[in-house]
Amino acid sequence: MQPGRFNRLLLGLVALTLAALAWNEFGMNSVLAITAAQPYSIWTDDDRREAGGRTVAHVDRVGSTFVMTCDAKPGYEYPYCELAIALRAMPDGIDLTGYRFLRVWIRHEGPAMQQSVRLYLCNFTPSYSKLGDQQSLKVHEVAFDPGRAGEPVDIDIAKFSVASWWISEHNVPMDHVGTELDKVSVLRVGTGNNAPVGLHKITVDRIEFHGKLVSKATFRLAVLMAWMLGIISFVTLDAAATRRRLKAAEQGQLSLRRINAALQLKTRDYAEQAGRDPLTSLLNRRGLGDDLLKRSKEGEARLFPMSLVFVDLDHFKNINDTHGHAAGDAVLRKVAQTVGLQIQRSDLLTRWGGEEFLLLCPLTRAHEAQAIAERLRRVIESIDWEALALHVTASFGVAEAMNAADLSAGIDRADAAVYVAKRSGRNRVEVHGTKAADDGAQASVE
Ligand SMILES: Nc1nc2c(ncn2[C@@H]2O[C@H](COP(=O)(O)OP(=O)(O)OP(=O)(O)O)[C@@H](O)[C@H]2O)c(=O)[nH]1
Repeated sequence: MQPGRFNRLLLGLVALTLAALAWNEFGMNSVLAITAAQPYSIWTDDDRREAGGRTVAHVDRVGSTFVMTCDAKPGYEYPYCELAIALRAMPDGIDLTGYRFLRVWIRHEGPAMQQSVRLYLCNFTPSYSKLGDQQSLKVHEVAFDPGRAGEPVDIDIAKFSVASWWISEHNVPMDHVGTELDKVSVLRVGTGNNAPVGLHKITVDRIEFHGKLVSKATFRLAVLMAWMLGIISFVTLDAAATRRRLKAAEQGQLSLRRINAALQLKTRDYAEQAGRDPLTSLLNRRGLGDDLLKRSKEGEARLFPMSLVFVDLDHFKNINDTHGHAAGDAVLRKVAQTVGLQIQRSDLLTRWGGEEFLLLCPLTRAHEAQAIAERLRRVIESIDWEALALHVTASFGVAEAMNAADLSAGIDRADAAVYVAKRSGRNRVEVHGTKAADDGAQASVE
């Protein structure tokens, strides 16, 4: 990824993260409100049944308010009244662990100046609780002063602790005395113990549990996980993209190398083609020049003295005229192939032009070349032309060049010798420097 785009993406993600954290801090609130307008089932408890006292509690729904009257009477040592609200049936209850505090609108009017209120959260705890038995629920309590004006009071949920009387009644071991608020079935509002004798009235307008839809810790963990996941995905995707780019580059280089190789091959082909005769595949004059140049780099001593042998087919025009141009071509190919098979690897056979071939024999003296030419003459003469029913012969002119500077003149001398051979009746070998050849050459000049 380009650095500019990466930076913009990173900045965007940081901004998004900050916005999400702020939303979690200041918003994302979850509120559970409890009022008498809701169809919770309710009842009251007082000291008559459990403690044999004479206190009488009674509750009414007045609009969205619970109104509990409590006639606290002497009898039981600690007279009390309680309003019980069934939040959800046992054993599920309501999970209150995500809530941080309660906001309550409760008033307590009674015989004393300051009337405290107790709140109880009763949790279904499988080790102690039995289905249907209210008394077996684990009781968490908090006491607070609601004030007189009926303003809301906030109570931190951490202030709730397991009631000491519940711990002693159930003989609870130390590791079970901690709060458990994951299955709260019943919420109670009471006078607390030791309510002064007289008429009490507890009005519950509203109770709210406040928390976060997602707790801060969970949310931060989720943000952290999202970042880690993002980083891992980014690194993985980036590595894959880099691998893809590398592969593409490698493939590009490979095809470039292939194209280059093919082009070089072609260049070589063209160069070779330019130096070869397409009909016989022998070197042409240009090819001969290149080849000699290459060989001369190893030193003239590896080439000279060199014999030059002209091979000129006899009456070739007649073959063309009688049998057609294609037959003429076939004859040229066959002669080239036959002579090619007869000579040494170090010899150079070229198509000089038309029906004329020039054979160069390095490190060969004229008398040796004469013998070679004679052999070639006989071979050509005895080629079996099968269906063509031809009798093809060639005339040979041999000359010797002593060094590179003499090469061109040597070729001329061989040419002159072949001319002599033609004049002397064809199908024969003439060597420049012999009397016949020299006389013939003289005559051709005249
Ligand atoms: N089929 C064919 N004919 C060619 C080719 N190159 C040259 N020729 C023919 O070769 C013939 C050469 O004729 P001439 O120069 O009169 O020589 P010749 O008929 O062999 O007579 P001598 O050399 O005097 O024996 C010409 O008719 C050319 O057209 C070729 O590549 N293919």
